[in-house]
Amino acid sequence: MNISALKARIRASKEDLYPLPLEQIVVAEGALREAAAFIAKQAESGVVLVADSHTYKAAGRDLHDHLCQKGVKADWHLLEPNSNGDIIADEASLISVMLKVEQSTKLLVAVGAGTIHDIVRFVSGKTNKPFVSIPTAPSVDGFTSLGAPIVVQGSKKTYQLVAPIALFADTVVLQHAPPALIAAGFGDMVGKYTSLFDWKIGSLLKSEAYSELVADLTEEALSACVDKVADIGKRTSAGVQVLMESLLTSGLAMALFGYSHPASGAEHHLSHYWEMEALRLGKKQLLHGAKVGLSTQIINRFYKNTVLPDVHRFLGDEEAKQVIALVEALPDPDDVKALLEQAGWNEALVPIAPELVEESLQHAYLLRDRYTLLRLYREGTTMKKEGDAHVGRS
Ligand SMILES: NC(=O)C1=CN([C@@H]2O[C@H](COP(=O)(O)OP(=O)(O)OC[C@H]3O[C@@H](n4cnc5c(N)ncnc54)[C@H](OP(=O)(O)O)[C@@H]3O)[C@@H](O)[C@H]2O)C=CC1
Ligand SMILES: O=C(CO)COP(=O)(O)O
Repeated sequence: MNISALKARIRASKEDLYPLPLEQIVVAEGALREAAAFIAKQAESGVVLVADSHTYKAAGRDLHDHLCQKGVKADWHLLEPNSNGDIIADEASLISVMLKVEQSTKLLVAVGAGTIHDIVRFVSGKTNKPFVSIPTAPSVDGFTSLGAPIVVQGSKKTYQLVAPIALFADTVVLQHAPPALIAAGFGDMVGKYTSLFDWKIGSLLKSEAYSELVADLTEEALSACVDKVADIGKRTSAGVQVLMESLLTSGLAMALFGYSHPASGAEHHLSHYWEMEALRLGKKQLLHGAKVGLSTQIINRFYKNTVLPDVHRFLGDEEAKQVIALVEALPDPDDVKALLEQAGWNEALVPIAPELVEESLQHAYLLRDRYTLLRLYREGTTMKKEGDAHVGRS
């Protein structure tokens, strides 16, 4: 990825954004070798590699060999799954990594997908030890972001911490990731249709902070991977490259803005709600991006079919006009589904009960302190109902 070009674009925009956090981003065949060279320059010892049994096999072992060839002394920490076979970014995983970090530790290395990165990001931020990212699947846009969604006492909250200092994604490793993870990455990107929409609504109607450049970067990343959906579905080298770069751009956009508004709207809040319900019931986790693929269709359909006909109940004429134009510009939910299916997604990846969908449409907007059309609709129509009831009583 061309970081200098991005830096030039940020400077030209004259927007007041957070600094670009990464020194180097490499998405290419052979990137693990480049990772070893970068790590060797940072530290000859005191390197802790964090992975699990799958991601160790996918990339960790090769990275370790390259590091040994460079004379770097690296220690492993292999995360243990819970009884459902899931690695969760919760208290137990965080403590297990914390225990591995010594005063002499100079660098952490996250070798894995989204969850391992969030665990390492949290520990890195809290211990002030930098980390390097080695993604093993193009499954989420969180690799380059500052936010670590962490499960604390069963509730998932995002802490703004640190981004990696550099990222090395080997396209051969990415191509061999399980197809469901690649489809999930596409699902996380497709979610940007509605996250960008909700962010715009929040900024227009509730003066939420907004950045044209960050929105443009996210939108361009979405378009790039929609254009390459056929390649992504076939898991060609070019396909995984575009998908990974789109996910990284979306993560960088979040980091530049300082919060996840560009990448996480009502579709993410539904997905977080479903995830917390699975944690509460002790069920196996579904892939984040696979859930976002489904929730994007659901929220888009909800906005078009339920909110739009009701928009004058909770908005004035001028605001309603703006919302109608933006909702009408959202893609057809059936077209979104067709795109997802081309990328390898299918509904069987996300068995969410209709009752849970309904419950999340009622309550998920409460999960983040941020305006979305779902929140405006719920607050506006609830207050109206209470107001009507009050008038009726008096
Ligand atoms: N920070 C941020 O801004 C963001 C964070 N996220 C977070 O990311 C998390 C989800 O991450 P996601 O990537 O979907 O899933 P996970 O990181 O949970 O990984 C899912 C599965 O993929 C396996 N895996 C990963 N790479 C390979 C590979 N190359 N070969 C074989 N198996 C592999 C993992 O193995 P194993 O089980 O052994 O680990 C795991 O079973 C969520 O918690 C979500 O909240 C999402 C978006 C943004
Ligand atoms: O998942 C994310 C972006 O894809 C981040 O979402 P949150 O900030 O809502 O946790």
